[in-house]
Amino acid sequence: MTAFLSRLSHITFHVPTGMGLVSDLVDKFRFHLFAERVTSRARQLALRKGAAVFLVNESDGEFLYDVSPLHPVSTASNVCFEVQDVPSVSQRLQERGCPLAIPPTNVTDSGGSVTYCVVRSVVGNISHTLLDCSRYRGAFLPGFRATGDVPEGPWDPAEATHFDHITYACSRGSTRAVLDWYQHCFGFQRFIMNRQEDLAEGYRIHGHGVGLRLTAMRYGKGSEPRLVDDWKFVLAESLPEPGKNQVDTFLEQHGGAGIQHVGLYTTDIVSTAQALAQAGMQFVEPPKAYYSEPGKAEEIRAAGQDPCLLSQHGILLDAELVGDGEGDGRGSRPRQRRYLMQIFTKPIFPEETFFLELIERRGATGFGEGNIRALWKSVQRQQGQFQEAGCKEPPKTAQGTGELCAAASGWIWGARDHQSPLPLRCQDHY
Ligand SMILES: O=C(O)C(=O)Cc1ccc(O)cc1
Repeated sequence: MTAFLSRLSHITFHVPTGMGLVSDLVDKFRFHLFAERVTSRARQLALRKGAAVFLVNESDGEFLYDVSPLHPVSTASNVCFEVQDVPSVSQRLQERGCPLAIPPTNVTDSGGSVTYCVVRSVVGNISHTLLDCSRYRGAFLPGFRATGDVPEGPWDPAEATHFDHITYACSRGSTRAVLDWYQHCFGFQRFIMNRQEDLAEGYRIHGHGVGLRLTAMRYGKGSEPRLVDDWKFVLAESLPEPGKNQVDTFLEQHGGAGIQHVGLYTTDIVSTAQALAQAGMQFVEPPKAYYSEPGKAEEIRAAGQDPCLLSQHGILLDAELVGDGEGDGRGSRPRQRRYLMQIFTKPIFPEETFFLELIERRGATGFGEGNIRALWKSVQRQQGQFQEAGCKEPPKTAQGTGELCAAASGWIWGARDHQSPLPLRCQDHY
């Protein structure tokens, strides 16, 4: 199949006016507001950080380049791609049974013209806008006016550079149909995230209260052209297990499937997390027990990182061992450690739905699957220690939500501003 998506253009949010999302993205996540379209019926604001662009649509007005999802809560609901030829792409999509919400449409201003169409996906409220911008030279899209200059590179190492992945919270049993749709309509291919993953079943984390199936897709197969930055879609589906996990919580509070989080790539997660925390971004804090799980500190040190530093910032590390250390006739294949580090923000809306992630990759291509298991184990261990200490209930924060309460309510990780029930100093641990 010929590749026809050229690149990921942007991700669109729909929020009520006065939600504060734009000021949070600017003040706390250091995005730059670079273009806006303001009419009596709509406010659309475009923000950029490196190659990552968010479009924030406020109120349920008349938007350009998207359908209004009329969603009851704030939501990220459109992943917008650049394509080369909108009429032929939209015809091909229709032939494949994909419903068009907006047929090919031209918009023009003094900077040139853009053709776009919008297709509804099979996942919850998610749509895809397909844009041909080859005849446009303005700041963003026709109808928008530039609001300021965005600093050009070289990038500050404390800045995220681009989208790494987009994770969907999918309803139970829907993964296969979602994969098939994206393959059939757009040519996405399954991306195997690690060696333990089953081709048919995806990567399953199952048992002891965690039930999650993770499956990933990337654009184009084998040697076919990739999208710029080679970002991936991750499908997260909850599996039947007692208790709720983040995906169940998302589906319940969002009112159905949708974009659960977006991973932003950084080359220096410690500096980025520190800069954003200073700017007021709130990150979730892993239970302290995560860093003292048997083998975790060693895993972190073997990767050349400092467990104490990662713990101070709430950064998680997930390592993969590659190679078997055996000779293969042509020389030995040393065991290598590829790893990634990640940190999650608290949900950015009043509901426990959408959040952002920072991710730094050192050779690892997965999505921190090992961390989900490790976090759950550490929550359980900490809960056990807490009960052994003779306490009936986990302590509450000022907001009334304790770390373990948060875990029990389906939000796996505790809040960063929460006092650990087992305060431990770094030197006690490592
Ligand atoms: O770690 C990631 O970035 C993932 O995408 C995996 C994932 C999926 C769902 C969750 O609720 C938490 C983590």
